[in-house]
Amino acid sequence: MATARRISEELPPFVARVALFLEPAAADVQAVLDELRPDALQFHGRETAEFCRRFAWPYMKAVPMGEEAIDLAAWADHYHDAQGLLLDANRAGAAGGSGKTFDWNSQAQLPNMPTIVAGGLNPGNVAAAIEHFAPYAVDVSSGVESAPGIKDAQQIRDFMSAVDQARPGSRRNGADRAAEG
Ligand SMILES: O=C(O)c1ccccc1NCC(=O)[C@H](O)[C@H](O)COP(=O)(O)O
Repeated sequence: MATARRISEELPPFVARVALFLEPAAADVQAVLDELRPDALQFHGRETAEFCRRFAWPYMKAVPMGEEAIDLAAWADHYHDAQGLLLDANRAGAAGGSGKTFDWNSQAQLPNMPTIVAGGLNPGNVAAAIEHFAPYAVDVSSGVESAPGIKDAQQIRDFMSAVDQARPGSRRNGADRAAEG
């Protein structure tokens, strides 16, 4: 908590602070809210919608795309009061930050709520992800690190440059293949 508080205090204005949890006890979430007042909560495990909303605080729900046959519309319905869904490559209840991608072709369409694509993104593939999904946002962790847990400024710049150059949705539904003839 002390490290999180220090980082939080050093952030410049307008940088959103997200507190990420993997199947926490409610008391631990409340302690973080009381101590840090993050901009949003992110629940990464098998937390129920009732659990996520009991704090009356903005939250995102991660969807474990490492599972078979995920029905994103049902997830959006179930977590309808979430700020958004975050699609990640983990299996249910497992940690993220794995650097693995999920099968992008397993979903024809994103649900009708802000959707963040994560899982194995890096400067070399983030444009393709944006062009495939046209997501609300992308999330990256290990793909911009020089060593586990150490973010690399140049890789972050390269990632952002690839994001800037991407054409959202231009590869959706095989549009890339059609364009290539
Ligand atoms: O990043 C972690 O260490 C982590 C641990 C436990 C639960 C979730 C975790 N990360 C969630 C994230 O939002 C990551 O940014 C996401 O999994 C993408 O990671 P990566 O595939 O390394 O880009």
